[in-house]
Amino acid sequence: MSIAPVTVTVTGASGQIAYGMLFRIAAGEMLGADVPIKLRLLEIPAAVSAAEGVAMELEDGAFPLLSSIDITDDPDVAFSGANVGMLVGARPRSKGMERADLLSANGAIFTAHGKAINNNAASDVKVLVVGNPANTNALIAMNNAPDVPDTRFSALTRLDHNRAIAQVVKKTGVRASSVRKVSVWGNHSATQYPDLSHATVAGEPALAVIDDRDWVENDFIPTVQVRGTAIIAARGSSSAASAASASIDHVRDWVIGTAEDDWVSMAVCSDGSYGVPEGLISSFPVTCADGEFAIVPDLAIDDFSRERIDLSVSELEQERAAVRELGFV
Ligand SMILES: NC(=O)C1=CN([C@@H]2O[C@H](COP(=O)(O)OP(=O)(O)OC[C@H]3O[C@@H](n4cnc5c(N)ncnc54)[C@H](O)[C@@H]3O)[C@@H](O)[C@H]2O)C=CC1
Ligand SMILES: O=C([O-])CC(=O)C(=O)O
Repeated sequence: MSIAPVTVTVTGASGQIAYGMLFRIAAGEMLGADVPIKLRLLEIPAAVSAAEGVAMELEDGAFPLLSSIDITDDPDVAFSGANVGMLVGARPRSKGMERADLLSANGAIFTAHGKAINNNAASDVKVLVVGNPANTNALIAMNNAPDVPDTRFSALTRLDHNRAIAQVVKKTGVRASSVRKVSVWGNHSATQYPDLSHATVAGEPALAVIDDRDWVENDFIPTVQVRGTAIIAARGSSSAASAASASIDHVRDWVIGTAEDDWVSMAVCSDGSYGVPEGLISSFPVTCADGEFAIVPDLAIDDFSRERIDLSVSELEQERAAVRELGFV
């Protein structure tokens, strides 16, 4: 029996992250090696021509799973029938731009995209917001899509999760696959809390294996928190390939499921778990099965973790208050 194609909409399709993402999606690395893909590429009018160039390259990949590519500058067309929406396109902060201007520019984009998802996407749509400020942009899209369940919206903190695993790999010398149950809490920003309290290294408690509290508090946590800034400083532009790779990991695990005896980090709508106010898009450790995520329940949170989770969550509350003030949620 032939498998029905899945429609994947990618916004910001001419940008750096999309360039790292689209070829891997077309190759079947996100939804499976037997699932045909219909790609919908959304760009602003000035970048449609560049998206056409990306589409020419995708054609030249001769990917057996790639059944169609549509390019548009109209969100209603882009999200028509979308099963997966990867919202990468966003307005970057330009010189002299105040924080309120950034929230306002992105608020307008994610309001429009939320409405287009609400009115046009498939009934099973899953949305990943990558464009920054990712949590609050996801909050805006979710609030502008009242007919779509809140559980279908998420923001990317898998890059932070993968960065945390990478630091533990460097410290302990194990393979990445031996590091499990890392958690990232809160906002995709420098206040995020990468947490090793429940993590394991080769099946043993990570904190016992590492046995270096000073490293955890004064090296591991700040390194993960500011890794994006360090990459911008070194590369001259923001992480693109690693963000694309993490985005693919995020959607793959959401759709196909997380591994036994492991979890991943996703920023999702809080149900009040762990004292995070309901309705905020905040990062949690989650497991996924049958296309649904579940926040890992009943983890013990010590005072050190509590303080750091609360700090990042209070930043999310401030962002929510700011976009409320601007009328986006
Ligand atoms: N959550 C995360 O872990 C990470 C998020 N990011 C964020 O991802 C976003 C994209 O990054 P890059 O691809 O490197 O940027 P980029 O500037 O190379 O590409 C962004 C693209 O989005 C397009 N765009 C802008 N407004 C749009 C709209 N209304 N509709 C459709 N397309 C639109 C632009 O024309 C541009 O082609 C940025 O906001 C960046 O800060 C980057 C790294 C990690
Ligand atoms: O600020 C940016 O665009 C980069 C970013 O989010 C990251 O690398 O985590």
